[in-house]
Amino acid sequence: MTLANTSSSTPLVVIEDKQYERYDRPYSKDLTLCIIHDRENRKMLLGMKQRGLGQGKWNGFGGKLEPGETVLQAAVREVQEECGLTVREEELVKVAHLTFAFTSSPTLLHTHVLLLPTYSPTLHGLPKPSPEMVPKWFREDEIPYGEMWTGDRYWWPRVLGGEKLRGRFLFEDDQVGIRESEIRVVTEEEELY
Ligand SMILES: Nc1[nH]c(=O)nc2c1ncn2[C@H]1C[C@H](O)[C@@H](COP(=O)(O)OP(=O)(O)OP(=O)(O)O)O1
Repeated sequence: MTLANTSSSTPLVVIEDKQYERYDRPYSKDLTLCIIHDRENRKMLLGMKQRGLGQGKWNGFGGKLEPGETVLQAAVREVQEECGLTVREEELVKVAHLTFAFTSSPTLLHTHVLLLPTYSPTLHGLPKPSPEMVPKWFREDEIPYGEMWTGDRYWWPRVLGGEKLRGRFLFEDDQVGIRESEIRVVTEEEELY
């Protein structure tokens, strides 16, 4: 095992066995997570989660797939429901497939991360709060990693920088500590999801 090269004080343990989905769990769920980027103005839209797992953290917009839904359909629906923006499937770029597990939870969370690279108020509308999320714009250099999921500081900047990633995180049950994790760049031939 090696420690990732990161400026954060929390060391990220990188496992080099290259098995990305080896957390055996009896259940799994598919989720979307959409990052809204206003590239021209160097701003990101984040939402403060109001309820459920991740309450009190800033995050992108997303949630569980409904039965019969594709990842892109779910992403479009969740963005609309959570922050009121209207995005189209064709605009969303698949940027990461991350699996999250918790030490004592039987469920593996397959999170499909998508990026809207060029937000425009004319095309997508203005963000508005929902019962689930209160949206707020942040400058690219002021993303509040200290108030987000602990692992986000390791992969969020990389997807903003244009990398396509596959990774996995095993969280402690306190949902803060990371027991182990791994992130790698997806090769050009590889299907992200
Ligand atoms: N940015 C992020 N970083 C991270 O490490 N884990 C995340 C994450 N976003 C979501 N997760 C994981 C942890 C969390 O337990 C789980 C639930 O995600 P969501 O908040 O998107 O789903 P919800 O349970 O609110 O779904 P819906 O009720 O369908 O909206 O996914």
